[in-house]
Amino acid sequence: MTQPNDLLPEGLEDRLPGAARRITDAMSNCLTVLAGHGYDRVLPPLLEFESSLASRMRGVETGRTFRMTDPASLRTLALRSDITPQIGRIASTSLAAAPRPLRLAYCGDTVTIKASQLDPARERLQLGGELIGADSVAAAGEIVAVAIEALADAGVTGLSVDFTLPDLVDTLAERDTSLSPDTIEAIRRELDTKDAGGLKSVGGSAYLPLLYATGPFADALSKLRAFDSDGVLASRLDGLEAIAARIGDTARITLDPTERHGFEYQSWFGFTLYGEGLRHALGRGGTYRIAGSEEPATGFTLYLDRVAQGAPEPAADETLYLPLGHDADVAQQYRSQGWRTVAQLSENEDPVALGCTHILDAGAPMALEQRP
Ligand SMILES: N[C@@H](Cc1c[nH]c[nH+]1)C(=O)O
Repeated sequence: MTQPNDLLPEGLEDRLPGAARRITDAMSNCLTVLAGHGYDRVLPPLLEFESSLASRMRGVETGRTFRMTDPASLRTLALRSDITPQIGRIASTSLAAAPRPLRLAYCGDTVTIKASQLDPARERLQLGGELIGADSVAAAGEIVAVAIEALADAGVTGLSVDFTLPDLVDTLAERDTSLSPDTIEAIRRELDTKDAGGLKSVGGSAYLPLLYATGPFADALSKLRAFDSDGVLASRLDGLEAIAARIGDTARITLDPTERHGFEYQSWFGFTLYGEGLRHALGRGGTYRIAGSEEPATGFTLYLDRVAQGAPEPAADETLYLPLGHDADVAQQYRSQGWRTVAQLSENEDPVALGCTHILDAGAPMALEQRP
């Protein structure tokens, strides 16, 4: 019976066998793709000094991380809410001397204090790859392509990728010396909420076309090129076009140049991944600089629980029931051929209820429903 103490806090849940299986299958498919592209797995710890997690990425909100005092060092520790800053720390410390570009893969749990209104989950199983030493178009093209391949190999269909330019307003504001920092901040806020009326009233009418340069990639890009009459964005837009060409028809591409939500530390390029019929984003990525070392990098992170929801139902396993007194060597032979086995522990078990499809009978599997 469920006792009050057995309840889990809001936003945290057990993943039971069916869900856990889908998640681990998706995990192993995605990790195989990353390894195949030369990304070496690292395993950073679940918690570390808060100051180190916060200082490697500008814009990381420590207000959303679980913190506690370490009884041993009396310093503040934080539970990671994102693994990318940890990879940044590793790249600038233990692997500072490793040859560049450095390709690292990771997979592990992250937690946040506050869930978003749209998705109450506070624990996220992140899996990703970071390409350290480059934030070029070539690096971004590789990262988006590997992310799409990983999702496709996990079985997600109808993939789409939404491009954004996280530092767009900063870039445009640099040339617009007439605007005060307060006005620029107000413009950024109104663009975030995509409020055309608000944008006009804070003096940002010139930025209105940005709100309409969204949607299917080719169309949105040409609107953005028309807006960029003085060519401040030209190299970025050429970059987006080259990345889109690399993706080809492996995913549908859209552009939402003012989208900054979820891109706290990304620089010129950001992207969000979606799968058909799945409400939430499956992952995000982009270019950034590791604070401290100022090294450029590009990476992506997939949120595996969501990815697993888009993966096909795993085929039901053929499971062989091993009656009491069975020959262990024979059972081992069947396992090595790929059978899953369930060994009888006591009399009066019901093999079908235990998920078995076959029983070991005279040294060979016999379908349970065919049994007299
Ligand atoms: N870790 C980021 C995505 C990212 C990885 N690398 C660069 N950006 C996130 O989960 O939102």
